Amino acid sequence: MAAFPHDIVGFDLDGTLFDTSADLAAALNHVLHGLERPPLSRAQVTSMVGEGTRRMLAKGLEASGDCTPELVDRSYPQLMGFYEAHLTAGTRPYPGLVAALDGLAEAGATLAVVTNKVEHLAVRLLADMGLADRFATVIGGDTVGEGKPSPLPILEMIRRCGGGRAAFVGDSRFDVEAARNAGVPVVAVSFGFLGHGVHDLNPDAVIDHFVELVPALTRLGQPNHRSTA
Ligand SMILES: O=C(O)COP(=O)(O)O
Ligand SMILES: [Mg+2]
Repeated sequence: MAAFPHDIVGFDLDGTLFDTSADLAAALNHVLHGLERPPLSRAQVTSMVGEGTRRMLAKGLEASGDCTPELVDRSYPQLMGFYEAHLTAGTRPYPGLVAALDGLAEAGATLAVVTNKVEHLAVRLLADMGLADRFATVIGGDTVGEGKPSPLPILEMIRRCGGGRAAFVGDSRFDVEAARNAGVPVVAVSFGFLGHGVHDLNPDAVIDHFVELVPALTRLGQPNHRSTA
């Protein structure tokens, strides 16, 4: 069997490793309730995730009424307080995640997380889900001063993992653009927050279930690989 073609595989967190939508929606709706505004649906909230929790809050405030920088500043600690207190109450790994991580470890890949969530919450979330020891490093939206789609978080991941050939796995435009900007191949998951809309982002491959991840990454390393997007 040919050697696995990637030394490092990086993962986005929200909408890729885990369905965090219930807890993010509960935190955002907690803020809206305090402002006597109606709650947003889970689908509305997931469309607002990907550029960090603060940006999700601003989009939620815009969608439900007025939104000023002062209101975002004032609401952010309330949102984070609630979110930290219920971080993984309704959070679930996507089906097949653990087996896919096992398969990648067996193939010799070093695994990492690159999320736009703040680093300390991403670290705690992974620990709460019992998966912290699977990842060599966790880069948050606040780790290197710029979040995805900047290439810097993915380049920092590669550096921290000792260098080598890397691939990235994500569910949003910010993931595909960050990987492109960093010059690494990208697999998009259609079970995340963008759903089948990820095909329009032209990633190098799309998977509908984690069972497809190791085969998709293996194909990406073949010299005559053609984009399936
Ligand atoms: O927007 C966020 O809070 C983070 O989202 P990500 O894990 O998909 O980067
Ligand atoms: Mg995501």
